[in-house]
Amino acid sequence: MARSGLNTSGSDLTADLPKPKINKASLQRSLRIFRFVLPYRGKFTVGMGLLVLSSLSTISFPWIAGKLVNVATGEPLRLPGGLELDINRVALGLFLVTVLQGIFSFGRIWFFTQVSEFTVRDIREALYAKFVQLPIPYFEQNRVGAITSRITSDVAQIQDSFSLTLAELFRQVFTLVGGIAFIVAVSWKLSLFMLLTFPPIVLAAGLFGRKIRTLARTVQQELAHTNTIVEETLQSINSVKAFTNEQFEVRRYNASLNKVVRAALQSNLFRGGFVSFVIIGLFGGIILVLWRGATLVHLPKGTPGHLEVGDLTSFIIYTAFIGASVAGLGELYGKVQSTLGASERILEILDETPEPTHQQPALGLVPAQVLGDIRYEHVAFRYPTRPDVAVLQDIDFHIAAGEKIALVGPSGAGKSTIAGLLMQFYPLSGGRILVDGHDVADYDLTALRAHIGIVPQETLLFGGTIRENIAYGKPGASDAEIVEAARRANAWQFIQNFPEGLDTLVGDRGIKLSGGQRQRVAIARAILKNPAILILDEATSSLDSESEKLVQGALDELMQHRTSLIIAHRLSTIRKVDKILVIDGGRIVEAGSHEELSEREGGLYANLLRLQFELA
Ligand SMILES: Nc1ncnc2c1ncn2[C@@H]1O[C@H](COP(=O)(O)OP(=O)(O)OP(=O)(O)O)[C@@H](O)[C@H]1O
Repeated sequence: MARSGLNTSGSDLTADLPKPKINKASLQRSLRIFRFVLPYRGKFTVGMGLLVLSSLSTISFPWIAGKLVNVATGEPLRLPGGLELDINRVALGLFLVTVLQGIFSFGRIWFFTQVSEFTVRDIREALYAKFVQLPIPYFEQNRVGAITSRITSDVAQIQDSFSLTLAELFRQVFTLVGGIAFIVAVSWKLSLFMLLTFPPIVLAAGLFGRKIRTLARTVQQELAHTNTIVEETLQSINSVKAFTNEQFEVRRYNASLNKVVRAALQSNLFRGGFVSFVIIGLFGGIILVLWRGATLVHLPKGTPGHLEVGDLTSFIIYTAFIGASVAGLGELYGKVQSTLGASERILEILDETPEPTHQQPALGLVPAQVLGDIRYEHVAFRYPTRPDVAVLQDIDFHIAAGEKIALVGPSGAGKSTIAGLLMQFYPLSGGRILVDGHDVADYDLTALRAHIGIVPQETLLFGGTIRENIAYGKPGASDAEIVEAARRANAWQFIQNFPEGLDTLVGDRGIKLSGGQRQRVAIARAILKNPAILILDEATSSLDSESEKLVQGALDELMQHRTSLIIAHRLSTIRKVDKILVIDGGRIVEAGSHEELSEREGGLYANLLRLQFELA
């Protein structure tokens, strides 16, 4: 299912994806994502420094607050130099620390968000660059929704980590360790007592909370299931009625609703338990520590273990801090897990082998000029996603430069596949394809594809203007070139009639243009590209005769002086080609000119011709 790509908060977008266990191996794998932070290590270090400072000021707050209470209860505060501080000065100190903390936190957020924004931009850039370079079979094996969620939600998860989770993790650990150090310094006896009672209770509360979340998720899932039933049933209400299954559907819905109620009640049982646990357990823990602390305060001054009121105050605040960080760490564990999962998935894609496009000239043949001599030598092929089906077998033919050849045959015979292999969208299973005498595998893919133009069966345009769509054949083309291409593609007439001319928006995938207009834009695009080799996949959807004439005229213009491979569905359009290959079941079953083939008694071509004639 495609996820919403616009939400970049990343909070629960990846909640339903698998989370890896945190261990050495998963950490090692995932931490490679940090290579994207390296360019911004300066900013990262400053952010880290500010984080340390802000955590230090946080942790010193309870200590100074305790001192303030001590001074108020007659226990003077002397600095190492002998200077004695009064209430006002201590309060001012407390305020100063708070202001500093505010400044440090601001800086920390500013630097960390910069690092996270830049890093995330770089990761998205790298992912996108990788996506467009991955071979076609990758897209047949992975759903587009799943792929796009890598670049949206997984990256958002990482962004969250770099800007928040990482800092939060550090802060919590710092507070936990620092807090414990401080309370031990204040009173080790009370610390021991507190550590034995309070953190276990907080931890139990955390686990309780997690259980509740799991149960709540079950309720959501059950509810989603009931909604699916409603949707399914209403969408195919005709079938429900035709099969007289109304009562069956009602029973199915009821059963599902009852499951929701059962799950919800169980979840709420835990929720209720949680509330009373927090009241009794958590507050009970605090009371225990308070009680123990009060008895220590009550001890006469000078007796071992005696505690000042201010120190008890610091102690209690530290206890709250420690409790909060124990609870926070539990929460963070889940986030770290999600981040590890997200970065593993991202790295997996980055590690995929791309197509060998844009190679160094030394690696792939870069022809300055392609003449367009094509030779298929005993080509065999199976789609990587369906390796058990031999789609093509022993395809062997030659097209001299500038010749036109048509592939005809029944639907599913393998015509488009033969043409597609020239572009090297898939590796061959056997045989080889030569262009100008060189194996296509020896070419730099980009250099080779630059010389091949395709006019597909269904032209999908990009959502921009007509100008942008034509210029796609030659980025940076001048207006004069675009107009000339449009003219030669019989498209200029209709473009001119639009009030906005070339700037007319074509709508999503070109829906604002008619089928024939879309095709002529695609032809103009191919004319602008000016390739030596052309692959024309004839449109199956019928155009009206006027439109067809215009498209055919445009195609004739396009095919001039180019080697053309025409996948023909209507035999009437291919009489002029140099050779016709009849494909059936992945093999060439007949080859020859129109005249030769149409006179062959009992031949497939002659049969197809008769069929089309009868239909017409
Ligand atoms: N991407 C793919 N993955 C797996 N199998 C495929 C893929 N594309 C096509 N096929 C299969 O390969 C065979 C040949 O398909 P191809 O599209 O080449 O036929 P075609 O002759 O062009 O048909 P049509 O005239 O209907 O366009 C078919 O059986 C088809 O199911």
